[in-house]
Amino acid sequence: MLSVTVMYSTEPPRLFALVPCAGVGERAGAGGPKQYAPLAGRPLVGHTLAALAQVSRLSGVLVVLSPDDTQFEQVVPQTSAWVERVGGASRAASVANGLAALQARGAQPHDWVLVHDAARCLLRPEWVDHLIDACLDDEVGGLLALPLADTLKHEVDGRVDTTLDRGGKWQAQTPQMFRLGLLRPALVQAGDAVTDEASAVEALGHRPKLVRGALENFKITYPPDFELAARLLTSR
Ligand SMILES: Nc1ccn([C@@H]2O[C@H](COP(=O)(O)OP(=O)(O)OP(=O)(O)O)[C@@H](O)[C@H]2O)c(=O)n1
Ligand SMILES: C[C@](O)(CO)[C@H](O)COP(=O)(O)O
Repeated sequence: MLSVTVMYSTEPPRLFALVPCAGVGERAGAGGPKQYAPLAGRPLVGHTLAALAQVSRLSGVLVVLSPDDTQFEQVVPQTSAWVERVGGASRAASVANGLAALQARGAQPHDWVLVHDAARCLLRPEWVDHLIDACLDDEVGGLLALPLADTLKHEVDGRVDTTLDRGGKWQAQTPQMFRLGLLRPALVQAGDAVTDEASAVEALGHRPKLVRGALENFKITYPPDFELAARLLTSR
Protein backbone atom coordinates (compact mmCIF):
# COMPACT_ATOMS: atom_id res chain seq x y z
CA MET A 1 0.00 0.00 0.00
CA LEU A 2 1.29 3.47 -0.87
CA SER A 3 0.89 5.61 2.20
CA VAL A 4 0.72 9.32 2.75
CA THR A 5 1.63 10.58 6.19
CA VAL A 6 -0.76 13.16 7.54
CA MET A 7 0.67 15.26 10.36
CA TYR A 8 -2.08 15.67 12.92
CA SER A 9 -2.07 18.90 14.87
CA THR A 10 -3.41 19.18 18.41
CA GLU A 11 -5.82 21.86 17.17
CA PRO A 12 -9.26 20.43 16.42
CA PRO A 13 -9.68 19.93 12.69
CA ARG A 14 -11.88 22.36 10.81
CA LEU A 15 -14.24 21.44 8.02
CA PHE A 16 -14.33 23.15 4.64
CA ALA A 17 -16.47 22.62 1.56
CA LEU A 18 -14.91 22.80 -1.89
CA VAL A 19 -17.30 23.18 -4.81
CA PRO A 20 -15.94 22.39 -8.29
CA CYS A 21 -17.88 24.79 -10.56
CA ALA A 22 -15.65 25.05 -13.62
CA GLY A 23 -17.28 22.58 -16.01
CA VAL A 24 -18.74 23.44 -19.40
CA GLY A 25 -21.85 21.29 -19.09
CA GLU A 26 -21.58 19.70 -22.51
CA ARG A 27 -24.04 16.83 -21.85
CA ALA A 28 -26.66 19.17 -20.35
CA GLY A 29 -26.98 21.17 -23.57
CA ALA A 30 -28.07 24.32 -21.73
CA GLY A 31 -26.25 26.63 -24.14
CA GLY A 32 -23.65 27.49 -21.50
CA PRO A 33 -22.27 26.17 -18.23
CA LYS A 34 -25.19 24.34 -16.56
CA GLN A 35 -24.27 25.67 -13.11
CA TYR A 36 -25.65 29.08 -14.13
CA ALA A 37 -28.87 27.86 -15.74
CA PRO A 38 -31.96 29.37 -14.06
CA LEU A 39 -33.77 26.81 -11.91
CA ALA A 40 -36.73 27.42 -9.60
CA GLY A 41 -35.95 31.11 -9.22
CA ARG A 42 -32.19 30.92 -8.82
CA PRO A 43 -29.13 29.96 -10.83
CA LEU A 44 -28.47 26.26 -10.29
CA VAL A 45 -25.31 26.79 -8.22
CA GLY A 46 -27.20 29.25 -6.00
CA HIS A 47 -29.21 26.32 -4.62
CA THR A 48 -26.04 24.33 -3.97
CA LEU A 49 -24.40 27.19 -2.09
CA ALA A 50 -27.56 27.98 -0.12
CA ALA A 51 -27.63 24.40 1.19
CA LEU A 52 -23.95 24.46 2.16
CA ALA A 53 -24.41 27.83 3.88
CA GLN A 54 -26.81 26.11 6.29
CA VAL A 55 -24.21 23.59 7.48
CA SER A 56 -23.02 25.29 10.64
CA ARG A 57 -19.97 23.07 11.14
CA LEU A 58 -18.35 24.32 7.92
CA SER A 59 -15.64 26.93 8.52
CA GLY A 60 -15.71 28.04 4.90
CA VAL A 61 -16.90 27.21 1.39
CA LEU A 62 -14.56 27.59 -1.59
CA VAL A 63 -16.01 27.70 -5.11
CA VAL A 64 -13.62 26.77 -7.92
CA LEU A 65 -14.41 28.64 -11.13
CA SER A 66 -12.93 28.50 -14.60
CA PRO A 67 -10.17 31.12 -15.10
CA ASP A 68 -12.32 32.81 -17.78
CA ASP A 69 -15.62 32.69 -15.84
CA THR A 70 -17.43 36.01 -16.21
CA GLN A 71 -20.81 34.96 -14.83
CA PHE A 72 -20.49 33.86 -11.23
CA GLU A 73 -20.56 37.27 -9.49
CA GLN A 74 -23.39 38.43 -11.78
CA VAL A 75 -25.70 35.52 -11.11
CA VAL A 76 -24.71 34.83 -7.50
CA PRO A 77 -24.23 38.41 -6.24
CA GLN A 78 -24.60 37.64 -2.53
CA THR A 79 -22.66 34.72 -1.16
CA SER A 80 -20.38 34.20 1.80
CA ALA A 81 -18.38 31.64 -0.21
CA TRP A 82 -14.78 32.28 -1.26
CA VAL A 83 -14.12 32.19 -4.98
CA GLU A 84 -10.97 31.11 -6.82
CA ARG A 85 -10.59 31.07 -10.62
CA VAL A 86 -8.30 28.04 -10.68
CA GLY A 87 -10.46 25.50 -12.51
CA GLY A 88 -8.66 22.97 -14.71
CA ALA A 89 -9.37 20.87 -17.78
CA SER A 90 -10.92 18.05 -15.73
CA ARG A 91 -12.97 17.88 -12.54
CA ALA A 92 -10.00 16.25 -10.79
CA ALA A 93 -7.72 19.14 -11.82
CA SER A 94 -10.26 21.71 -10.61
CA VAL A 95 -10.47 19.99 -7.23
CA ALA A 96 -6.67 19.60 -6.95
CA ASN A 97 -6.16 23.30 -7.76
CA GLY A 98 -8.90 24.23 -5.31
CA LEU A 99 -7.22 22.26 -2.53
CA ALA A 100 -3.98 24.18 -3.14
CA ALA A 101 -5.93 27.45 -2.94
CA LEU A 102 -7.62 26.31 0.26
CA GLN A 103 -4.25 25.52 1.82
CA ALA A 104 -2.95 28.93 0.73
CA ARG A 105 -5.90 30.43 2.62
CA GLY A 106 -4.75 28.70 5.81
CA ALA A 107 -6.39 25.26 5.77
CA GLN A 108 -4.17 22.68 7.46
CA PRO A 109 -3.40 19.08 6.42
CA HIS A 110 -5.52 17.66 9.24
CA ASP A 111 -8.56 19.75 8.26
CA TRP A 112 -11.41 17.97 6.50
CA VAL A 113 -12.55 18.96 3.01
CA LEU A 114 -16.02 18.08 1.73
CA VAL A 115 -15.92 18.17 -2.07
CA HIS A 116 -19.37 18.74 -3.54
CA ASP A 117 -20.36 19.10 -7.20
CA ALA A 118 -21.90 22.48 -8.02
CA ALA A 119 -24.22 20.44 -10.24
CA ARG A 120 -25.78 18.53 -7.29
CA CYS A 121 -28.09 21.40 -6.48
CA LEU A 122 -30.70 19.38 -4.57
CA LEU A 123 -28.37 18.95 -1.64
CA ARG A 124 -29.96 19.16 1.80
CA PRO A 125 -27.90 20.35 4.80
CA GLU A 126 -28.97 17.33 6.84
CA TRP A 127 -27.30 14.96 4.34
CA VAL A 128 -24.05 16.87 4.80
CA ASP A 129 -24.42 16.63 8.58
CA HIS A 130 -25.07 12.89 8.23
CA LEU A 131 -21.82 12.47 6.27
CA ILE A 132 -19.87 14.55 8.79
CA ASP A 133 -21.25 12.53 11.72
CA ALA A 134 -20.30 9.28 9.98
CA CYS A 135 -16.75 10.33 8.98
CA LEU A 136 -15.44 12.75 11.59
CA ASP A 137 -13.90 9.97 13.69
CA ASP A 138 -12.95 7.80 10.71
CA GLU A 139 -9.31 7.22 9.77
CA VAL A 140 -9.90 7.61 6.04
CA GLY A 141 -13.11 9.56 5.37
CA GLY A 142 -15.96 8.71 3.06
CA LEU A 143 -18.67 9.71 0.66
CA LEU A 144 -22.41 9.79 0.19
CA ALA A 145 -23.48 6.97 -2.12
CA LEU A 146 -26.48 4.78 -2.94
CA PRO A 147 -26.65 1.00 -3.41
CA LEU A 148 -27.66 0.11 -6.99
CA ALA A 149 -31.41 -0.39 -7.13
CA ASP A 150 -31.70 -1.59 -10.73
CA THR A 151 -30.44 -4.54 -12.75
CA LEU A 152 -27.19 -3.63 -14.46
CA LYS A 153 -26.59 -4.22 -18.17
CA HIS A 154 -23.41 -4.00 -20.21
CA GLU A 155 -24.11 -2.62 -23.68
CA VAL A 156 -22.45 -3.22 -27.04
CA ASP A 157 -23.83 -1.42 -30.14
CA GLY A 158 -27.09 -0.49 -28.41
CA ARG A 159 -27.89 -4.07 -27.32
CA VAL A 160 -27.36 -5.97 -24.12
CA ASP A 161 -24.03 -7.71 -24.18
CA THR A 162 -24.36 -9.17 -20.73
CA THR A 163 -26.10 -8.63 -17.39
CA LEU A 164 -23.66 -7.69 -14.67
CA ASP A 165 -23.76 -8.67 -11.03
CA ARG A 166 -25.01 -5.63 -9.11
CA GLY A 167 -24.24 -7.12 -5.71
CA GLY A 168 -22.19 -4.80 -3.53
CA LYS A 169 -22.24 -1.99 -6.12
CA TRP A 170 -22.96 1.59 -5.08
CA GLN A 171 -23.38 4.81 -7.05
CA ALA A 172 -21.02 7.51 -5.79
CA GLN A 173 -22.48 10.89 -4.95
CA THR A 174 -21.02 13.97 -3.30
CA PRO A 175 -20.05 15.40 -0.83
CA GLN A 176 -16.92 13.28 -0.48
CA MET A 177 -15.07 14.01 2.76
CA PHE A 178 -11.34 13.53 3.28
CA ARG A 179 -8.51 15.20 5.16
CA LEU A 180 -6.71 17.82 3.08
CA GLY A 181 -3.35 16.18 3.82
CA LEU A 182 -4.56 12.89 2.37
CA LEU A 183 -6.68 14.13 -0.53
CA ARG A 184 -4.20 16.61 -2.00
CA PRO A 185 -1.34 14.15 -2.64
CA ALA A 186 -3.87 11.47 -3.64
CA LEU A 187 -5.20 13.70 -6.43
CA VAL A 188 -1.71 14.76 -7.51
CA GLN A 189 -0.77 11.10 -7.86
CA ALA A 190 -4.03 10.11 -9.61
CA GLY A 191 -4.02 12.95 -12.13
CA ASP A 192 -6.95 13.08 -14.54
CA ALA A 193 -7.52 9.33 -14.33
CA VAL A 194 -10.16 9.58 -11.59
CA THR A 195 -13.73 10.85 -11.70
CA ASP A 196 -14.14 11.32 -7.96
CA GLU A 197 -12.07 11.97 -4.85
CA ALA A 198 -12.68 8.54 -3.34
CA SER A 199 -11.03 6.87 -6.37
CA ALA A 200 -7.84 8.85 -5.78
CA VAL A 201 -7.83 7.88 -2.10
CA GLU A 202 -8.56 4.23 -3.00
CA ALA A 203 -5.56 4.26 -5.36
CA LEU A 204 -3.38 4.87 -2.29
CA GLY A 205 -4.74 1.66 -0.78
CA HIS A 206 -7.42 3.14 1.50
CA ARG A 207 -11.06 2.10 1.77
CA PRO A 208 -13.36 5.13 2.07
CA LYS A 209 -16.56 4.73 4.05
CA LEU A 210 -19.84 4.46 2.12
CA VAL A 211 -22.50 6.60 3.76
CA ARG A 212 -26.03 6.21 2.44
CA GLY A 213 -27.11 9.31 0.49
CA ALA A 214 -30.47 10.13 -1.08
CA LEU A 215 -31.95 9.50 -4.52
CA GLU A 216 -32.80 13.21 -4.67
CA ASN A 217 -29.12 14.09 -4.48
CA PHE A 218 -28.66 13.45 -8.20
CA LYS A 219 -26.29 15.37 -10.45
CA ILE A 220 -27.74 17.56 -13.19
CA THR A 221 -26.12 15.95 -16.20
CA TYR A 222 -28.62 15.58 -19.10
CA PRO A 223 -31.36 17.95 -20.41
CA PRO A 224 -34.36 16.27 -18.66
CA ASP A 225 -32.62 16.60 -15.29
CA PHE A 226 -33.40 20.33 -15.14
CA GLU A 227 -37.16 19.84 -15.15
CA LEU A 228 -37.08 17.14 -12.50
CA ALA A 229 -34.81 19.26 -10.30
CA ALA A 230 -37.05 22.32 -10.77
CA ARG A 231 -40.14 20.33 -9.77
CA LEU A 232 -38.46 18.96 -6.66
CA LEU A 233 -37.05 22.33 -5.59
CA THR A 234 -40.40 24.05 -6.12
CA SER A 235 -42.19 21.42 -4.06
CA ARG A 236 -39.93 21.90 -1.03
N1 LIG B 1 -13.04 20.82 -15.60
C1 LIG B 1 -14.07 20.69 -14.75
C2 LIG B 1 -15.14 19.80 -15.01
C3 LIG B 1 -16.20 19.73 -14.11
N2 LIG B 1 -16.18 20.52 -13.00
C4 LIG B 1 -17.34 20.49 -12.08
O1 LIG B 1 -17.51 19.18 -11.59
C5 LIG B 1 -18.89 18.93 -11.33
C6 LIG B 1 -19.34 17.60 -11.91
O2 LIG B 1 -18.96 17.52 -13.28
P1 LIG B 1 -19.92 17.24 -14.53
O3 LIG B 1 -21.28 16.92 -14.15
O4 LIG B 1 -19.19 16.32 -15.43
O5 LIG B 1 -19.98 18.70 -15.17
P2 LIG B 1 -19.46 19.20 -16.56
O6 LIG B 1 -18.01 18.83 -16.75
O7 LIG B 1 -19.80 20.64 -16.60
O8 LIG B 1 -20.39 18.39 -17.57
P3 LIG B 1 -20.01 17.69 -18.95
O9 LIG B 1 -19.06 16.57 -18.61
O10 LIG B 1 -21.30 17.23 -19.49
O11 LIG B 1 -19.34 18.74 -19.81
C7 LIG B 1 -19.68 20.11 -11.90
O12 LIG B 1 -20.17 20.89 -10.84
C8 LIG B 1 -18.65 20.83 -12.76
O13 LIG B 1 -18.83 22.26 -12.82
C9 LIG B 1 -15.11 21.38 -12.75
O14 LIG B 1 -15.12 22.08 -11.75
N3 LIG B 1 -14.07 21.44 -13.63
C1 LIG C 1 -17.99 12.97 -8.49
C2 LIG C 1 -19.23 12.37 -9.10
O1 LIG C 1 -20.34 13.23 -8.92
C3 LIG C 1 -19.52 11.08 -8.36
O2 LIG C 1 -20.62 10.42 -8.92
C4 LIG C 1 -19.07 12.11 -10.58
O3 LIG C 1 -18.10 11.15 -10.83
C5 LIG C 1 -18.77 13.36 -11.35
O4 LIG C 1 -19.27 13.24 -12.63
P1 LIG C 1 -18.43 13.26 -13.95
O5 LIG C 1 -19.44 13.11 -15.01
O6 LIG C 1 -17.51 12.07 -13.85
O7 LIG C 1 -17.73 14.58 -13.92
